[in-house]
Amino acid sequence: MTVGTTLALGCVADDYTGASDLANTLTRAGLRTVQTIGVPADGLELPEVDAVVVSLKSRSIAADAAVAMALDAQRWLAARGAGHTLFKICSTFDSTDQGNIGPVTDALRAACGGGPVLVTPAFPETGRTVFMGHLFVGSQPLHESPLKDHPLNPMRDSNLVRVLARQSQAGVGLIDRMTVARGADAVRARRDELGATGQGAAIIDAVADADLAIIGAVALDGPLSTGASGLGLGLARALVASGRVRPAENGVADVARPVGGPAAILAGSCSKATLEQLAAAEALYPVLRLDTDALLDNPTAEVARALAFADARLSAGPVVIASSATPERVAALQARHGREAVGHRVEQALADIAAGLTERGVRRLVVAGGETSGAVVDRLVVPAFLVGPEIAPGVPVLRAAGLAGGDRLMALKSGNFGGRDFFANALALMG
Ligand SMILES: Nc1ncnc2c1ncn2[C@@H]1O[C@H](COP(=O)(O)OP(=O)(O)O)[C@@H](O)[C@H]1O
Ligand SMILES: O=C(O)[C@@H](O)C(=O)COP(=O)(O)O
Repeated sequence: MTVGTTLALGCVADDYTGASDLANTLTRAGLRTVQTIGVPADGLELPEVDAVVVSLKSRSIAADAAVAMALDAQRWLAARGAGHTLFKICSTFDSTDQGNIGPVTDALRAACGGGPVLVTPAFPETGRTVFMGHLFVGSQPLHESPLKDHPLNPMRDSNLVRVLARQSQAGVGLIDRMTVARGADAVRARRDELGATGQGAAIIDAVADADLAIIGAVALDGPLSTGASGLGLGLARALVASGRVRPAENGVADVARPVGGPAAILAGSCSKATLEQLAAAEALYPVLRLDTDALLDNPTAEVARALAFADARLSAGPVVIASSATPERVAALQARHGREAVGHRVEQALADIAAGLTERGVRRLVVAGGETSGAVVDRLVVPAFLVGPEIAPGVPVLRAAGLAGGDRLMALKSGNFGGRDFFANALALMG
């Protein structure tokens, strides 16, 4: 592969939509960036880049497995000279008390060295802000937002110092907004104070991109930070400001050059935003709502029904296939079959449908949902993505190049991202 130059930034993302969100942010900030699926195999051809985002599907798995995957990715990045590693987590801090943000941060700190790790999921462009350690989604505290009903990671505590402490071996402190407002040296002083009292991580407040630029500059003092795309923006700005990266023309338009073939949209996200986007799509495209009870009883038959639906319509235009359901229906299904079993089986069915669609010539595919995107991209065996134009904050067009059968354009939408017209906007940019 051609990652011959020293990487300025190495990123380990805990899901694939999150990775594309981060790759989008870094690209827009002037870093030449590529998103790989898993740790790249030796010999994978990649362009010259400043940053690599290694996508893992580790957000909702056991901590020890997530730690092993993250360490593996970090070793690969460090071997390419990455001076700093960003562990990319969700801007809504998706994780239960058994979650792995704490264990992975602890393990990466042990591997990389350094003092307390700065941790912030703030991403102001999408309404995620952190104040006094509490995460807000728009104007709602996390625990009152739709994230309280997430199918896999219901978020019921907005205080991230508490949430991270419950998952961590080392203590967790707070660097508040008043400190950030006083600038980089004040943040450094507070970080060192926390280090002196043995804290391993610090949740750091941020309510605007200017805060993240300060945080990015301080984070670069050390080898590791943990956060969402907002922190990626801060790190990218600091790398450019310090002259370590010369901002590149991003060339995103060329990445989205047409690939032809039919188009499809698959949704496994049950988030409020995705449910609204699906309602808007009903007016534009044929939409099949999967019968999840039938799917759990006989997945093969439900997948065949979905592919027959597509067969009858694909030549006329894009089709939409969705398992998405309201929190009440999700809760009822989980009560009958168990949370993990439902999530896994629905994801696998959507991956089967994606494979069937690809066999039918689909070359443009939009997927809604992080876990869902992980299952689909794994099934399609995509090794890496180049980053194209932004469809909505946090969601770029992606090009999977060098695949047998030709290039493919995809968009991996975080369940919570995008406005009502997201699907139409995505297809408009995908030729
Ligand atoms: N009707 C449904 N009932 C229960 N769970 C569902 C249903 N449809 C999808 N799921 C599961 O919900 C989870 C949604 O997670 P994900 O794809 O990450 O979306 P998001 O990006 O909104 O977090 C997946 O595990 C998916 O398989
Ligand atoms: O930071 C974010 O919100 C996204 O980049 C992200 O990780 C979204 O995850 P999913 O909602 O599970 O797609």
